[in-house]
Amino acid sequence: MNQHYDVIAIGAGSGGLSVVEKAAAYGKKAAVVEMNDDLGGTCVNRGCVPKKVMWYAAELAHAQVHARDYGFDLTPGKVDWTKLVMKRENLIDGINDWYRDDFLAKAGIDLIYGQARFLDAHTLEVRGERYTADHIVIATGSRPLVFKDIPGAELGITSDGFFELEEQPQKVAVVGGGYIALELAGVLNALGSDTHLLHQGFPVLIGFDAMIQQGLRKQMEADGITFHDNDKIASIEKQNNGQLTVHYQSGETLENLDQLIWAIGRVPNTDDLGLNTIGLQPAKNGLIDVNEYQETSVAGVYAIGDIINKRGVQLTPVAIAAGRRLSDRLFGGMQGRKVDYNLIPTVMFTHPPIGTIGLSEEAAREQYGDEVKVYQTDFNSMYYSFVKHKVKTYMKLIVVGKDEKIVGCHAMGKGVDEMMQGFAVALKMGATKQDFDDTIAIHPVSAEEMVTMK
Ligand SMILES: Cc1cc2nc3c(=O)[nH]c(=O)nc-3n(C[C@H](O)[C@H](O)[C@H](O)COP(=O)(O)OP(=O)(O)OC[C@H]3O[C@@H](n4cnc5c(N)ncnc54)[C@H](O)[C@@H]3O)c2cc1C
Ligand SMILES: NC(=O)c1ccc[n+]([C@@H]2O[C@H](COP(=O)([O-])OP(=O)(O)OC[C@H]3O[C@@H](n4cnc5c(N)ncnc54)[C@H](O)[C@@H]3O)[C@@H](O)[C@H]2O)c1
Repeated sequence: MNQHYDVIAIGAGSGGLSVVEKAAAYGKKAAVVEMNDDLGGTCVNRGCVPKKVMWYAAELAHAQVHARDYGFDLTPGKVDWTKLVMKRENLIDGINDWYRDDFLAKAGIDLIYGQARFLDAHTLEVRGERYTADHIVIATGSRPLVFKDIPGAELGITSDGFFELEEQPQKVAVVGGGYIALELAGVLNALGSDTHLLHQGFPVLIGFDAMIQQGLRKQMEADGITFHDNDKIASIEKQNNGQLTVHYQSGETLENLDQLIWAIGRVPNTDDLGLNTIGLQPAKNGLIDVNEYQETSVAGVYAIGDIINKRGVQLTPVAIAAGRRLSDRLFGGMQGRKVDYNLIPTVMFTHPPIGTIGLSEEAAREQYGDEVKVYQTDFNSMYYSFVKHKVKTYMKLIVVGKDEKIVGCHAMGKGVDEMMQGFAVALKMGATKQDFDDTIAIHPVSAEEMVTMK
């Protein structure tokens, strides 16, 4: 039997769920196809949500040590990993139930289980059934890149495997230097694992402002993470006791690892989608090119979220914004409604967190040359005044032109994770340095330095 919809999204992740939610709100017949048992995609099940729970736990590990310096009579305890994981998974189960029973069912959105394949631009096949739609949205996201060309690479796990760990590794190597590598390394280190970061000569925090790159590295090292900068992995071997040994190309080794985590990037989920059938050719990196309205080169077929070929936008709120705006435009009569991919704020949940909006100083100088001026500060926030474990706060504003329009805002330190959203609004509205100067500070908080920087 052929069922026809106004819109079908492929993938029940951040992007796919948003597009059908909005379409249903406009009274349209919508369905979402999902091949996994869980709903909510990467963010809910293997990304933002479980990661943030682990980050909170790691923050608490630090706070216990700080509490002693504040006069609390306590001995910092180790986390019960099993209990933590159980609570985390219960939270995720609850979100899944909510998606199924409230989000989808109450809105009358059909959930089609299985892997979708295009038969033509308006027809999908899922488990032998055909479904047609006026509009089909590819929101299939990405999965961790698994290394194949190093002998023993399969002995390592990825971020997906990290969230399946039943025991805390005592000694662990994290390979990579981006969001996932640094976040996971930070969690493991704070919770007491002997943590080694192997970035094999690849840049750490690529694209971030140099102040953040250097500041975070310094802090992570001070907190006990060992950086192996240029050691290149030749092979990975399992020892008789089940632990792993990394053999470097130099002949040196890193031994007795309980786990090795590959965090070297992600691959788009475009294989087996039948894109050839509809004449849609992904870019060389496997991602899908779209125009500013999320339209692919095939009429009636759109792409949103991690799958699109744009750098630095693989974030949940970006996928959600794209899904909602696409439905606004297709079904809500809002012509011209689209995502502005400039000035997207982002926070990396390291210890301390880092937050960034807009251009790094390097990128601003490339774009605006001598018009660029930089305001910068670093300080010890009051929280750490009598705490032995010192964590510096860094802030930077990058401005251009005579009116000193702010094109970049970067911070690292306690509380910046909750601080950046408001500053993102200001930058989006075109704030200048003078606007910041004219804003009365809140005292005593770290954020006041943002409006008092000289
Ligand atoms: C460890 C980690 C931490 C992260 N932390 C953050 C964070 O703190 N903040 C943030 O903003 N972002 C974070 N992200 C990124 C965020 O998770 C993604 O940007 C977001 O999930 C992208 O949404 P999406 O809808 O494009 O794809 P996804 O959420 O990946 O959803 C795609 C869905 O499509 C399904 N699918 C794929 N192919 C098919 C098919 N052929 N048929 C049917 N279904 C299919 C998949 O099973 C999946 O459920 C994190 C990612 C990871 C891995
Ligand atoms: N807090 C957040 O918002 C958050 C958290 C996690 C992930 N994400 C999103 O997910 C995306 C994917 O994260 P990711 O960490 O997989 O990718 P990434 O692109 O952020 O980082 C990949 C890193 O691996 C390094 N690398 C590549 N090949 C390597 C190799 N062979 N050996 C060692 N290092 C190597 C790269 O230089 C880079 O630093 C991010 O770009 C981000 O958009 C966001």
